[in-house]
Amino acid sequence: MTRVLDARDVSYSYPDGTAAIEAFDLTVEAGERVAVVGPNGAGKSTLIQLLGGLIEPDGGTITYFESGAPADDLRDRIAVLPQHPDEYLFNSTVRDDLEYGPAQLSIPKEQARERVASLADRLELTALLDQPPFRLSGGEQRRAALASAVAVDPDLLLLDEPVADVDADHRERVLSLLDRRHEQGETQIVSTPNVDLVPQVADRVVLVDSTGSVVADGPVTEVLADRSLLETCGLEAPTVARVFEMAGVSDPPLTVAEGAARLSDLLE
Ligand SMILES: Nc1ncnc2c1ncn2[C@@H]1O[C@H](COP(=O)(O)OP(=O)(O)OP(=O)(O)O)[C@@H](O)[C@H]1O
Repeated sequence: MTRVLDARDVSYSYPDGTAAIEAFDLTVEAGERVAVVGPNGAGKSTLIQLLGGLIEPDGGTITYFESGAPADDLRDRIAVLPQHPDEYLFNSTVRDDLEYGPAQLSIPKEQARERVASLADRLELTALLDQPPFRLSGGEQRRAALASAVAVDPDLLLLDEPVADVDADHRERVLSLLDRRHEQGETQIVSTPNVDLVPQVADRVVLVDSTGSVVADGPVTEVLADRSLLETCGLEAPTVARVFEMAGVSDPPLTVAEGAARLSDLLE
């Protein structure tokens, strides 16, 4: 199996001296879906930018695809949805932004157009393609930035809070796109403070505390079931788990779908 990402002893401080990431290690194999979960200010966004090669670490190494190539030489294989997507939508129309990545990689225009049309359809952006990106709402910008990131058809996709400010209908569209891409072999790393989202986007969780230290790294079902560990990081168990716990269930479900299945068993 290919090791898609190997980050060793990575550190990063902002120019004002804030030490955002210290001695961070993470290894991700091909096809994994990893959620980096932790409270506000833990360093998740900084980490996504570092792992996606948008900023350079002060110390440590990040190796992609077991090669010595830096992220900037792998823009056909690595894509990032950053926390503030508006900073990365800079063309005069949404269509130009979505076609920008494929054009940089010399993907034939016709192929790029088809890809963009299909993504726009899946994320319900078609009616917005001729708009300037700055006119889009926050949720629309996030969907446009996601479409722009995946338009290059990367092998490794890093996503910073992919459904923040996205409404319920469009959240389903985003999650279904991510599921499909994962089924096709894409490796995904998602950062979020939202524990409820984790089972929907990941199989493995890296839990970080407020200082950015990794306090757990394991299967979603194990890490999210450890309530005291979550509390150490200022996080609660998933909402559905708390509801079942309040009702006296000792091994509560972690997702709404599991909760619904348990309830229908109970009601039979
Ligand atoms: N441009 C910056 N200059 C200085 N410090 C910064 C800058 N951006 C972030 N920080 C600091 O770095 C630390 C990590 O911030 P980061 O945004 O990575 O956290 P986060 O886990 O993504 O938080 P959130 O869940 O609120 O998005 C915080 O202490 C933050 O205040």
